[in-house]
Amino acid sequence: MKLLDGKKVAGALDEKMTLRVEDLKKKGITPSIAVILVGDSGASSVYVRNKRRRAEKLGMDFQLIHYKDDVSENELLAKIDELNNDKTVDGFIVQLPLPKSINEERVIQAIDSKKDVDGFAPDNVGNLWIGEPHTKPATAAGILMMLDYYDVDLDGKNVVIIGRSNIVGKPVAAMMLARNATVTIAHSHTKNLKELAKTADILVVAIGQAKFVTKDYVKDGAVVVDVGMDRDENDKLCGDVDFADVENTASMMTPVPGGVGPMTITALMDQVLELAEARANA
Ligand SMILES: Nc1nc(=O)c2c([nH]1)NC[C@@H]1CN(c3ccc(C(=O)N[C@@H](CCC(=O)O)C(=O)O)cc3)C=[N+]21
Repeated sequence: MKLLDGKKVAGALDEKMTLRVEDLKKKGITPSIAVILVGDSGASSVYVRNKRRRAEKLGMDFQLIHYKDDVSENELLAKIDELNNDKTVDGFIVQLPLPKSINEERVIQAIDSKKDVDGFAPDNVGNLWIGEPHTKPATAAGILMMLDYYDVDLDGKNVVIIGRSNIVGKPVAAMMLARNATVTIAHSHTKNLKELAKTADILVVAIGQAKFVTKDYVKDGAVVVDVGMDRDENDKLCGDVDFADVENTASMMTPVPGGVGPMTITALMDQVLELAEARANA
């Protein structure tokens, strides 16, 4: 089995992105991202810290706007309006999940789609599906960058995605479909999931259940992409795939940590750079 080493690929792609940042700075533009974080959930704080670290490593501006979890929806909407109109910010994201008291959809829809570096705004989602220009959801884009890096061809391949979320399952499906894969989205109501998963040349797992996928879900020689960020029985970080059980069946697979997570951040920074480059050329 060959490891799809997200940490290594992210490092390699960082070198190219650093050059893009330097080019922009010569033109007087510093690529800039802002992150709105509500509350102090441990996981979100780690992800946001990783994003900051990577942005600063690349020489980009990173601004964290951190609210307590009792922030009002109106306060968030006012901040979003401010960022929408701030010409020095290329893009921003609202870290999900938000507290239950806040209407997540309303907040996401307030983000100017031109600054929506998560690709979650409705027109970006629609444009993704019809093949028009759009910003790209980072996890899905990061998975494709990694498969491209390892020369995993998607054309004509059977892809099964377990998980139908707006932030992972659906955008992965759209992007792989656009690359001529035959895509099936499976979920909690899917019948005969093991048999279906076993038809996959490429299996993408994004369900949020620790070590759910064992070798009886995996065809011999399949490529397995694990999007999970879970905790095992010893509270250790692990994925949705039982790595030790699957590693002798898959031909390639991502570890957790060090797989899709770092690539998600790479794709986010790449998206910010694209917007900054558009600003430079405007
Ligand atoms: N608006 C929004 N956009 C997101 O892109 C978004 C979000 N909300 N909410 C949560 C998910 C999750 N996500 C991750 C980012 C980095 C790692 C990451 O750096 N993972 C490291 C390890 C992290 C650790 O040590 O816990 C790794 O896999 O090696 C993971 C997950 C972005 N998300």
